[in-house]
Amino acid sequence: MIYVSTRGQAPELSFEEAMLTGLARDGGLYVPAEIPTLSEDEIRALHGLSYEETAFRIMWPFLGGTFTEDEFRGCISRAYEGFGHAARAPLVQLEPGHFLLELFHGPTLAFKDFAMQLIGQLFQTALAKNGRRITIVGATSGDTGSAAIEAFRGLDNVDVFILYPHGRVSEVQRRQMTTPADSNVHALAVDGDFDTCQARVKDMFNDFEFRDEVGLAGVNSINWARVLAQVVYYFTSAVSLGAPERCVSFTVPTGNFGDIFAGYIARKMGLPIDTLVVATNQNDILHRCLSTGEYKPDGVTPSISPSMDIQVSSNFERVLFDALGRDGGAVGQLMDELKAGGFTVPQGALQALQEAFTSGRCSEEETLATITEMRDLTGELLCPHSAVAVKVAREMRDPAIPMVSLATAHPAKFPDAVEQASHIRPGLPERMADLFDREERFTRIADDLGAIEALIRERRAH
Ligand SMILES: Cc1ncc(COP(=O)(O)O)c(C=O)c1O
Ligand SMILES: N[C@@H](CCOP(=O)(O)O)C(=O)O
Repeated sequence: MIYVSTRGQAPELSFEEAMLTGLARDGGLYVPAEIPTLSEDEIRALHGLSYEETAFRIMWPFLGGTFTEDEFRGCISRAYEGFGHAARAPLVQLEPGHFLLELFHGPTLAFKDFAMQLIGQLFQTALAKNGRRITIVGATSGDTGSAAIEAFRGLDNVDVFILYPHGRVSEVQRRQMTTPADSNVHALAVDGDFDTCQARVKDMFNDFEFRDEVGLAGVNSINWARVLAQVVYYFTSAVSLGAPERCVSFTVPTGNFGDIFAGYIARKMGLPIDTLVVATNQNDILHRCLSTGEYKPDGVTPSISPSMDIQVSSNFERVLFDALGRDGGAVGQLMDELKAGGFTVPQGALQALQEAFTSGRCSEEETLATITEMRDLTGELLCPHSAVAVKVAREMRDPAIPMVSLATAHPAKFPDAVEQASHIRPGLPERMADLFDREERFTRIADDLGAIEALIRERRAH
């Protein structure tokens, strides 16, 4: 199994190299040269298996011998043992034919734990073998950062630097990032929005001298291993709803396009997914692009679903690569146009995207109204991101096909919006009950690449 860059100019890599490398050296993102498929019998055989065993069967063909079977099974088992639900990703019925996939039972209460806990284990296993020391940098709108810190804190051979937009994450998210006392954890509050943070992370990868000096690695969904781990819950949920005999649709609250891209991969692997619905909040560039072909970021507007406050959506590049016939040169050209203000998806590629995805948008008022309505109808308290998915799913779904809406975070991460809508203030789990008493530690920093690199150089030296 080899991995190629979406811009076609970087060396082809193994799974291990792609995982430890993050962004390709031509600025692109790594994707498998080919997608392995499962036969109907292989999908049928997933019925009744544990989450861990399903995870092994789905991901193993992508690893190309990087780990032994025992090593990989050990990583999977340790990754999910701390989850607060035996099913790991339980499905609950919201209304006839409409299901909620609860992805918030991991240690930091967001879907990011599914991938981050696993790649924490995979990184440790790989680094123990090759004796390397790495510097992880990540950009976050709140959830990736806390999940990465939880997965990598306290490790000897890893420093973790997380860039988050100052004042634009929820208080729970911020405290999850700023209260761990481990000396290898560094939370940086950047003056800007998530797109600013992500741009600086990519700049660091494109500064080869810095990248090689500090041994840069990335844990955003630019890292293929992140996407791969998220493919698993599409299989577990679809199989429990009757796949491969029955088609299933999914609605995914979308920002950086990583989670819905994992669904797209599941479909390419043979899972019978009818419709993949991209659900956006008021930062609806993906919905507009899928409708019109125009991709022109016009600034992020802060919302009550802050983790989706994104306009430059990393993984869209991966799907464009497929839609453009895997032509790295064409992808590179669109990405150059994006730097200059935006691009128009060529007609044939737009048609391919529209065949693969549908999309919808949810306003702030609709998000609050959906939280209220679902609390009244079902008793389920939705986080604002999950509410975006549920609202769009209800509009778009075909009653003849089961629809799964992804619940990507626990409502207690966003208590203000949830309380405003439901008059219930969701509480944190017992193990996090002292989060508001813990001391915070973070560095406020300007949006200045040189200053950020200098800080990373200095901190990791200690
Ligand atoms: C709670 C939550 N929901 C949805 C999303 C959007 O997911 P993606 O960026 O993979 O599209 C994010 C952030 O990524 C998130 O943290
Ligand atoms: N919503 C994310 C943004 C980063 O996304 P990623 O999946 O690329 O890491 C967050 O919570 O940080």
